[in-house]
Amino acid sequence: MAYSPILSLPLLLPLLSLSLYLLLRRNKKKKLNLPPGPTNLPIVGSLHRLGLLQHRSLFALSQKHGPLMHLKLGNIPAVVASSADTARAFLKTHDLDCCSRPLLTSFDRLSYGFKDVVLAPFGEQWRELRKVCIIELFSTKKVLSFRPIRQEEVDRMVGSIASQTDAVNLSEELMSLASHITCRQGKQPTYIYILTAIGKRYHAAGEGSRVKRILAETQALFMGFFFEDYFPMLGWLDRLTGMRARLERNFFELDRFYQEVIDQHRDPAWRREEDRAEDAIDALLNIQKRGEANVTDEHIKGVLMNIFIAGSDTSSASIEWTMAELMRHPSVMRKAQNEVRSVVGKKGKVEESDLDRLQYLKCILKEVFRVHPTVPLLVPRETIQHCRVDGYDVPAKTRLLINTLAIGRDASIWKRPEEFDPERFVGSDIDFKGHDFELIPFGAGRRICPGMGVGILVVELALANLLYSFNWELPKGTTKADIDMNEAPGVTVHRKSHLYLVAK
Ligand code: HEM
Repeated sequence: MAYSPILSLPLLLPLLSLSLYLLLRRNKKKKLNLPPGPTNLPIVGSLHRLGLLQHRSLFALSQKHGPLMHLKLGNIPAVVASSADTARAFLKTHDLDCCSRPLLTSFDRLSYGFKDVVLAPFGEQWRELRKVCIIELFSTKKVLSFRPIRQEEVDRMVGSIASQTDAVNLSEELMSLASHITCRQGKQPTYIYILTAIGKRYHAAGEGSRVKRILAETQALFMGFFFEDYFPMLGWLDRLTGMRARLERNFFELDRFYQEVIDQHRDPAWRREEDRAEDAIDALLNIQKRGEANVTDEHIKGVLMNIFIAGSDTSSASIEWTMAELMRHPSVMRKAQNEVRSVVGKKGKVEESDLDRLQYLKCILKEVFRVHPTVPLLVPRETIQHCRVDGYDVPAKTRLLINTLAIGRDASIWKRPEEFDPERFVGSDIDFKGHDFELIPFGAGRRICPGMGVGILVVELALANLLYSFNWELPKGTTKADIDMNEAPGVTVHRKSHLYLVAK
């Protein structure tokens, strides 16, 4: 057939416009001034540079490439902020452009398609649910109403430690304290220890270990490697690796628990029980009934997941790190014990009303948050809009990691950053409430942790009572040099090994 330019015009036009579009896009891309960073390999980008402890690998990289670093995680562009100034730029100046979350595979499934607060992308649904939670879970009135439960549970932990003559597994004690406080309902000693079968009492050996296994698996899946998150075209490989099946199994195990809890709360007989105080699930069900906000059962399950995952092991990890540091620094331990014992006197226990007077304990806690932030990379964010930081371009849909471990070790802010020294906070105005970007263990901006107030109360009350009630020693035959300070991988960073101490 003879060549006819007219005939091929319909074919040529789209091709020409596509070429023009690609050319323009290339030129536009070329003009982007991305932050410096490591050389990315084809396909994997810089994934091979990240070890199991991502905050550590990224800290090491930032020392070479600077406090604002660009890298590719597989196909996904990412930016890491490792200084107070760059964190401020993202979490304050450009907070509105940067306050979404990436739609990761495990986040999606375990939050019922982002019907939660922690993992949901920025939008009306997140805003509405966060508002409901702030009123129903985190308001001063609600937090105060659970004061007796916090005290009883701390007393129970102190009693359990006092009854042990050998070295105590403090990590286990703290984990169980935090989950009891999170999950206990009403005044009666009935726990849904992380959603154990309804109405049953929690017995450490049986249900507890099953639940622990399920939750450990959930944590592992949050950190797990899904091809879809780094190479969206290769998502089908997650079926071959078995990750999809693992995720589904975990989802169904959790879902069954959540459903049991919700059904129990709907049971009129159970609701009428005399000594039952209204809890978060009652509050959410009431809102659902009144139709005041879009709260479905799936939203309630999403919030339950948030409470169990974000709420309990962050507090226990913070206390564990503090006790380990105090054992390594006996003079700090002595000073803290002198403070708490002189403030509380012979009362027998520390109460929440005493906490405001424990100023040195607060300095210790800030120092622990600086050296051992329990959520060192915060929860990953994703930029919504293009923004410019320090003269560099950060395009929309970039994954954003804020490395609070690196900020805590920044020698331009902190003298002798590697040293554990709570004295640096004596007389200092720096606080962790999201205004001082040198210290942001709870994040900052629109996505700041709404559980900060209650988290701090639990940590301070438990620590103060541990210091008031016992003198602590290391197990026989060990010295402070033997205390293992290695970290276990996870969104929340715990100690790698359990902390065993002798309480006298
Ligand atoms: C010492 C204890 C705690 C620490 C260190 C901690 C830390 C954090 C961090 C770093 C974030 C991410 C902030 C960001 O992305 O900028 C966060 C978010 C969150 N935390 Fe906490 N947290 C603690 C206790 C709690 C408690 C007790 C609860 C609830 C019972 C809770 C519920 C949440 C929720 C719902 C979010 C998501 C906020 C959002 O994305 O809008 N946290 N937390």
